Amino acid sequence: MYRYLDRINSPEDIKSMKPEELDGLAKDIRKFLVKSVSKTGGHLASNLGVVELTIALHRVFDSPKDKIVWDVGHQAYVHKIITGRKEKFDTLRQYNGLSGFPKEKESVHDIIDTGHSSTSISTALGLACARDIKGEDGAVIAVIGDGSITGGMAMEALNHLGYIKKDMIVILNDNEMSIDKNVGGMSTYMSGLIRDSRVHKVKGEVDKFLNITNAGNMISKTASKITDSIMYSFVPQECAFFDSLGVKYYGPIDGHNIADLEACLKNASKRKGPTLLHVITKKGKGYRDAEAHPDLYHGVSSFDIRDGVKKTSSDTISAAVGRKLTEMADKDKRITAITAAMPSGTGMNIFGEKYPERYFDVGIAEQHAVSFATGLAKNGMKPYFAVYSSFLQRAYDQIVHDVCITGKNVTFLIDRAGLVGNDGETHHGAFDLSYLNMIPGITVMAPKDTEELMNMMELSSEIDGPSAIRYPRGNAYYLKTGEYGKLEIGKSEIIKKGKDMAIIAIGDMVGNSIEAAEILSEDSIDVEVINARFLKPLDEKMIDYVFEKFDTVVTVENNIVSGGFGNRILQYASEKGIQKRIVNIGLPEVFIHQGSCDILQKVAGISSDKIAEKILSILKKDR
Ligand SMILES: Cc1ncc(C[n+]2csc(CCOP(=O)(O)OP(=O)(O)O)c2C)c(N)n1
Ligand SMILES: CC(=O)[C@@H](O)[C@H](O)COP(=O)(O)O
Ligand SMILES: [Mg+2]
Repeated sequence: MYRYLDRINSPEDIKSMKPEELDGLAKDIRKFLVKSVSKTGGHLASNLGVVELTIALHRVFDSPKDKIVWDVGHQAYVHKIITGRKEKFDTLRQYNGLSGFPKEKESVHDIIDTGHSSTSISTALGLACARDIKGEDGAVIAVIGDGSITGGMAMEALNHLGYIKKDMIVILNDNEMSIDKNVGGMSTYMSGLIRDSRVHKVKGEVDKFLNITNAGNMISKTASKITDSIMYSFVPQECAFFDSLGVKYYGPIDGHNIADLEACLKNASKRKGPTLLHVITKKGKGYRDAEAHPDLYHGVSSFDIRDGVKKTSSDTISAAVGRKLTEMADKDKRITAITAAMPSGTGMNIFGEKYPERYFDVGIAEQHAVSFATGLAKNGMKPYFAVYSSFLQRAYDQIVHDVCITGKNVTFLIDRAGLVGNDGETHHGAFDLSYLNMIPGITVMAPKDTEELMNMMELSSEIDGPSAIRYPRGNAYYLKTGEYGKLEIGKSEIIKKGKDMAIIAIGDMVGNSIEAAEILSEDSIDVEVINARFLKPLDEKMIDYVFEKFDTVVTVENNIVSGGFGNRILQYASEKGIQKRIVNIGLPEVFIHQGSCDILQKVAGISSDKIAEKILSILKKDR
């Protein structure tokens, strides 16, 4: 079906292809990617952009002896295709299927598991140092995007790399896009490099360089110096940044010209010391609609190839949060919104459109975002940092050290809390209830539905001190049960009275618990369901009431059980000497894989039927 791609089952196959066949292969791979990802969903645009780069990497280097480390890893699909996994693409990101990110367990060619940004240079440098200590051979290559290189960790790693001067290649894959528009001084600087040194201007120089390598000369020290100087002549004056750090810059290079890429990679592999190749690619390359709207095609659900991806994000919980914060900002001039490179993902783009002067996209810089919020708060603002739960993990010390110890008026809007689905273990928001639980002085809330989320946002504007609201990924949902309207700090609600036992649930698990109670009623078990609303402060009055009334109390949360909401209730009971049966239901202490949320909730035991099953099994033992 694919003239060239059908011949590829391993990196060796790609090495044996004739140079004139490679453009055909690139076309085949793009066709395959669009067809396949349009069915499964996945990160399309970034992968379309790195087809030639990945082909060139696997032709020049010998994976896995030469180690290719993909930053974030969302652009590693072509690498997966070339390293023998194309037959599995119909299972991409599905339960038990091929991961959308590099996974060591999946292939020896996947050097390290990733999913979060800006780690590749650090990991690659560790690999290079270990290689040298052990006296081994092999190149180490970090491939990092223009968005990810703005992350603090990447800067820390470059700083170390330039100092320690290991033989290592950093490929800066610059498509002038993060998920949305890339932001920041670094991005402006790199764009300047591209503008000032158009790729076609250096074509002649690359050809000269090719002549040297094609002649089959052993590149002696002198020849290497000559090629260095040829490549260095590509470098615009302004590119002192990497060079002054001690990392030699080459570029910009056309990232869609395989011959040029191969020549430059070969040369880079012969250089001593750290080398950075600035490769220019187009996000979405080869699929017209994706080239025109790379943001829409960054991460896609299944779509019809002829119609393309349609913009349909207005009914998400995140969009509701963005609209609500904007509305709150109409009345409160102190309100400011922060995102770390996720403006549309978190709904903060909505705020930014209306209040650009009070809106900050700080780039992929979660740690900076938190300390920055501290400064805003210190100077009288009321900052809201909207951030995915798993990405906030990176800023834990800033939450403790900057915001909470000083009691600053910062609110964390923690999106993608709980299981997120197909991105898998790196992206599940499995830990935030636990990691916030132990920090003194922070108010932590989780709404039962989107309307209550809006009420919690209103409440947060009145809190003077750190607060957090966590809510799941997905479309807005409304349970229409219990009370809505103005909330009181630390006050829970009874959703349904019962006689036999109680479930105290938090966040989106209130809905599942109501359903579980319905299932249990078929077995004549009458369950009282309580919506906790707050992890901190706990509604102690309600908990005292529950323990007085019931012998069995079950807690339910979409968070790891260890250290989470249920554990807090256990701790409370233990401190008070309450001797009742307390069962904590939540995510088990394992890294949960990818798949639809429906499947994963069942696997983790937090779907309504699994909650009911567990309760039934406990109560049956009593009968
Ligand atoms: C710590 C962290 N923050 C945010 C993200 C979300 N994220 C994934 S890819 C991406 C954009 C990366 O841009 P770039 O490195 O230029 O790669 P491109 O998508 O353009 O290929 C972002 C913000 C993440 N994975 N990790
Ligand atoms: C690779 C990455 O980190 C993001 O692209 C992430 O997959 C986005 O997740 P959402 O689809 O939940 O916005
Ligand atoms: Mg980019």
